[in-house]
Amino acid sequence: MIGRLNHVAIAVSDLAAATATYKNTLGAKVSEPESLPEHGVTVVFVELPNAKIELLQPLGEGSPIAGFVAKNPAGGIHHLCYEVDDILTARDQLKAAGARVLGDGEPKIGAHGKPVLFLHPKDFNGALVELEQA
Ligand SMILES: CC[C@H](C(=O)O)C(=O)SCCNC(=O)CCNC(=O)[C@H](O)C(C)(C)COP(=O)(O)OP(=O)(O)OC[C@H]1O[C@@H](n2cnc3c(N)ncnc32)[C@H](O)[C@@H]1OP(=O)(O)O
Ligand SMILES: [Co+2]
Repeated sequence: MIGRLNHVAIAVSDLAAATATYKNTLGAKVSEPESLPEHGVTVVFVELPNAKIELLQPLGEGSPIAGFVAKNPAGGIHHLCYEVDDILTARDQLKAAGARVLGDGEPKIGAHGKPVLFLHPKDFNGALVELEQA
């Protein structure tokens, strides 16, 4: 079911500072910030040869990552995003296996313009899993 690792996400309280760390200290290419109000976050992507790092900070009231950032003010690894061929087939298989799909269970369009879903961290060894349709 899951294919390529699309990105590893790090949630931060100061996106500009985290961007500078990846650009200046680590010498990486980082995209411009993109606000995603429907997801309650602002994100940038660090381009690596074999995957991406998503840096994200809370946006607006009720951001789903506000609690995580409050608990981890210095930042922390927030989620792993795997690619799937067909997100609805994957969702239905996962639900049948007893996994909890977060939100209303319907895919939303993510930062890459592709449908995404999230799976509860407690069902996947403590890691929040994002699925993105390849
Ligand atoms: C889609 C756009 C973009 C993209 O890539 O294209 C993104 O990735 S946007 C990413 C932001 N959106 C989301 O994360 C949506 C899914 N997330 C959620 O719905 C929440 O973050 C949720 C439900 C995972 C956690 O919400 P919250 O922290 O408010 O709930 P709790 O405090 O009740 O936490 C429950 C339980 O889970 C543990 N937890 C929370 N976040 C994480 C995490 N990132 N990784 C691992 N574990 C996590 C938390 O500590 C609680 O555990 P407990 O043992 O009960 O303390
Ligand atoms: Co993501």
